[in-house]
Amino acid sequence: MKPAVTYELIKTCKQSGARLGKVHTPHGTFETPIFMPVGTLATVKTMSPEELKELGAEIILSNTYHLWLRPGHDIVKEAGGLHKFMNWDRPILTDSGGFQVFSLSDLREIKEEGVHFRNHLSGEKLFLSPEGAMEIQNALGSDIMMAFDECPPYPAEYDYMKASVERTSRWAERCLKGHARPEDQALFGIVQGGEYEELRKQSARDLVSLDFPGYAVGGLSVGEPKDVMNRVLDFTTPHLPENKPRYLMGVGSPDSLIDGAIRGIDMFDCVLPTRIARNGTCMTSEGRLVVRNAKYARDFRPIDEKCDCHVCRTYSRAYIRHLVKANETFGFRLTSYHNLYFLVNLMKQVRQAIMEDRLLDFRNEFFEMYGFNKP
Ligand SMILES: Nc1cc(CSc2ncc[nH]2)c2nc(N)[nH]c(=O)c2c1
Ligand SMILES: [Zn+2]
Repeated sequence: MKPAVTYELIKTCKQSGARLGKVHTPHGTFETPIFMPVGTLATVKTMSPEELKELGAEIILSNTYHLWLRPGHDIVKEAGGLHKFMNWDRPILTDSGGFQVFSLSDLREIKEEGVHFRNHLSGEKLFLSPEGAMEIQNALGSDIMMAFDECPPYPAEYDYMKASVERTSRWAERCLKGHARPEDQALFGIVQGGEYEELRKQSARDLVSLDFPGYAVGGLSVGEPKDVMNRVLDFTTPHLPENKPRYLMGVGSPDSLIDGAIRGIDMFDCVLPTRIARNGTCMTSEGRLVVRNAKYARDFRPIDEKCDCHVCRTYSRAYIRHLVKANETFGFRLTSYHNLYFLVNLMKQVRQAIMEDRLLDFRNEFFEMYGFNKP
């Protein structure tokens, strides 16, 4: 049977370990490396699907945990699935809920059968298992499902991490068994193991032996320093198959996207662009710009003079500052649109640099402009 999602390796950058690829899914094909906007509650906050397409979004993320609690995966299923429910006809990836349980809920108890926790909205006691996570993602109808994993806190003791990796591998096997429609949906395994090279290799070996159509590197962007993340990627990605997509979960800032691509990562997601937009912070080619700052009151230039997005071609810093200060929703729509475009466009430049075998040069130019090299 033809897998629902396949990866086409176009070329590898001669200057770095970066790859140019294409991921073919039932809802369309996207080029990699790619940034995926996050739409946790079946919306990329403040953006319409038409605007997402206009700014260049190809694939978006949503969340098993959140949609299970609200509105309920049964309602989404009745609507004909998440694509129909939210009017998004391009690829959708859903996270499995494990991470959200650990990050949102207190009173959680991890057992072999699954995780017991409290609903972070109502306080009621709930239970989520690998089988449950698969049932929910099956109902949502996402093109890419994530295995139910444990993302341990950073840092974590070696013994705890080893036991957790082994349980996550057993859970991954249970997810595969509970995979109802592999011809329509792809299930990606999630490599864990913290900062321990032996455990990362063990986790990768366990999951590669189960032959998933794609692999995520989990357990990062959980508070570790960036050099730790880069070191973990250096000794993890080589153990993942070259002919499958690699997804670094929860990442991230512009520098992390570039450094991840250099280390062979193909897919990224992060709530950062829309989250900082909602407090009036914008990503620009010369670093972050906090538009509510008084110095922009009479600044009639665009957010980013090097950006060609609709917002930067149409509105001024003064106008957006005014809206943000007045807490006008339109102001946050403008900052969100620009920030999403910034990251989607950054990955377009990364793909171009890989095509021209000059991604390390691009990294140095971008870091200099953005101010990442400043001590
Ligand atoms: N940093 C980080 C972020 C996420 C959420 S990714 C996401 N879900 C929805 C939006 N974005 C993770 N998810 C899982 N399942 N496992 C992880 O280890 C992990 C690590
Ligand atoms: Zn812009």
